[in-house]
Amino acid sequence: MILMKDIVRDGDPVLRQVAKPLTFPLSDHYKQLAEDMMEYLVNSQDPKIAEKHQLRAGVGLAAPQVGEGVQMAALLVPDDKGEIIFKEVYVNPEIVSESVRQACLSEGEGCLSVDKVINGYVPRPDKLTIHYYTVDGEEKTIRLKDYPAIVSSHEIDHLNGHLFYDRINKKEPFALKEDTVVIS
Ligand SMILES: O=CN(O)CCNC(=O)c1cccc(Cl)c1Cl
Ligand code: NI
Repeated sequence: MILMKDIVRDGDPVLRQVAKPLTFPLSDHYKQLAEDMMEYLVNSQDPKIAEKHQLRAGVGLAAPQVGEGVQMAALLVPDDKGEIIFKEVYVNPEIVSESVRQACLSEGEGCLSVDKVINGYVPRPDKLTIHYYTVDGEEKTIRLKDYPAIVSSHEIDHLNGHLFYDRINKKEPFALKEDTVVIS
C-alpha cells in the first residue's frame, strides 16, 4: 500500500516535468500502480485507516507524486455527505476544451506533495471537456463541472509539471475575476 513516505515532495524534479504518455496494453506494473493509487485515496478517506497509517486525505493522486513520471491519475471525489460522486483513473488525459468562466474552492487547495499550507484561491476552469483512456484502453471523452472539474484540473496539472500554488495570484491571493464560481 502507498504510504506518506512514498509521496514525492515539492523540490523533486519529477513534480516539475511533463509526464510521459503510456502505451497500451498497460504493463502489469502500471495496472498495479493504478490500483495502488486508487487504494491510497480510499484508505486516506477512511478515518480509521488514515489514522492508523497517518495518511493525509486525498481526493486525487497523480503518478508523479509517487515518483512515476507517467500520464496517470486516480480520482475519488466525494460530495459533502461523503458519497462518492466521481471515481476514475485517467490515462493520458487531455483537456480538449475548457470554459472561460473560472471556479475555485472557497477553502483553497492542498497537495500531498506540498507540505506547507499555502492560502489563496486557485482559479481553474469551471467546466472541462477531458479526453482520456481507461486502464483497459477504452477511449472516453467527458464533460465535468464544479468539484470533479477542479480535482481533474489539479491532477492534470500534476501530469504537466504544475502545482496548485502556481495558479494563486501572488500579489492578491484572494483576488478573483468577478464571474468566478466559488465552490464551498
Ligand atoms: O494531487 C492530489 N493531491 O495532492 C492529494 C491531496 N490534495 C487533495 O486531495 C486536494 C485538496 C484540495 C483541493 C484539491 Cl483540487 C485537491 Cl486534489
Ligand atoms: Ni496534488
